[in-house]
Amino acid sequence: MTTAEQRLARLEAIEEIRALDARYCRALDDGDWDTLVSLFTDDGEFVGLRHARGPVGLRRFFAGLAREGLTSFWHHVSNLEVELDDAVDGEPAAARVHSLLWQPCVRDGVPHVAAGRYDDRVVRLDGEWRYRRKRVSFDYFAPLADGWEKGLFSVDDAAATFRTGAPEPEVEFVHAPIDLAHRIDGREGAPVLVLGPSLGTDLHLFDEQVDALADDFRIVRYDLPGHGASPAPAGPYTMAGLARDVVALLDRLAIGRAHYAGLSIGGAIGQQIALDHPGRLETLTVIASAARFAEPSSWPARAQEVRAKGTAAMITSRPGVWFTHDFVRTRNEEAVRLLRMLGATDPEGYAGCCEAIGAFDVRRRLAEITVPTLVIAGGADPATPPEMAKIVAHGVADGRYVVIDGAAHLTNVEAPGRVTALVRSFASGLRGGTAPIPGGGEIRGGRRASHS
Ligand SMILES: O=C(O)CC1=CCC(=O)O1
Repeated sequence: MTTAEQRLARLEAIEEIRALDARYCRALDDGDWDTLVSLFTDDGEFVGLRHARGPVGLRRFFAGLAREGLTSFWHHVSNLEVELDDAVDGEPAAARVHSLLWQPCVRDGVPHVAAGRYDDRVVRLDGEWRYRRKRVSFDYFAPLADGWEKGLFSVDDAAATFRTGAPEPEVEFVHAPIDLAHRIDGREGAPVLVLGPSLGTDLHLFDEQVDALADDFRIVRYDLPGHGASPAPAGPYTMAGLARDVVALLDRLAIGRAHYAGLSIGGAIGQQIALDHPGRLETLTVIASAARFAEPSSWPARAQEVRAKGTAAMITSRPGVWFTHDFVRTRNEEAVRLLRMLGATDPEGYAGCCEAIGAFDVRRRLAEITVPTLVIAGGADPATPPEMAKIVAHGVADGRYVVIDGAAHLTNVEAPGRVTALVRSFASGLRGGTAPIPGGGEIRGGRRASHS
């Protein structure tokens, strides 16, 4: 039996949700991005012509519409159907809202008409209703002169006509700084070697390398956001932001220049540091990585899956990527140790890193990387196969390229001795003048692969 008070609370909630929609329309039409973004939760997302998430991503999307040619619009929202969730402590706290959108607009200077539906998820936080997710789909989106034929312009068509490759906003989105957790090992006073781990692993990915290199280097390892002991603020993250976070860590440790070796996303972060902070690197070793990872569009989907289901969703598929069958058979305990790192990773941290990987593409900028670079590929790596790694070695100004036959993605655990020897000799050799990569396969400019 609902009381009069409960019924009143439901009616008030519905009125407040109506007001939220009205404020959304006004802020969007007026280009009032501060107000618009404040109507979403901190992890709020917009799904429609593009997918945008979080205050920075939302602002970037909405403010970028003019650049897509959408210079004016007049949003009208009506026919609200509000499905309130069960009340919490007697008060409605979440709802699903269906509504109708009617939107005259000007695109590329041409009057258009657009109509569609919103399917929103709203929540009440500190007494204010906000969008957790706003999803739009269009039934019409066409020049006024073309009329109103249903289906003339579906949402897919509308999305497709949004200019792909349109210039990015001048201010590139870079996530807010994150204090990365770290650990220091090795001989005090020795040259610094920074080790960057891969998606789903923590700094203990490199335990075998650290044991072997501790006499030669002062070793700084870091955890990616949400991995190991690093915090996991809401993503998406960006490679430029992660590179900046690693450089900020070096600043905190009063380290000017360092050798850097990173695996997979760790190798991508190394490339980004070499591009954005070139003075900070003595040498760069890029292991099982790429200048652009395969299937960029699959990464936001993976992020979404992990946000919904947790990193457990990745546990069954990773062994086949990270390890060879032989490794799992002969070094099962090590494989389990590494998979436990994935299980312990915060889903938001993992998802934010996926988004950084999906957006990463420095193929056209590789020639700007002038620091001596060694690229190590696993011959049996399905995630970043030798062809992809080779692009980095070929593209950088001073590259070398080595393939470790039969090694899968976690190349440094599959072939610890080989990777350790390569990292040691590359970093030490350059300091001392010349030191050929063990196996006799030092390649300048990456024109020839050395198989070891
Ligand atoms: O998907 C994986 O687990 C492999 C991988 C790609 C980028 C990265 O850091 O790991």
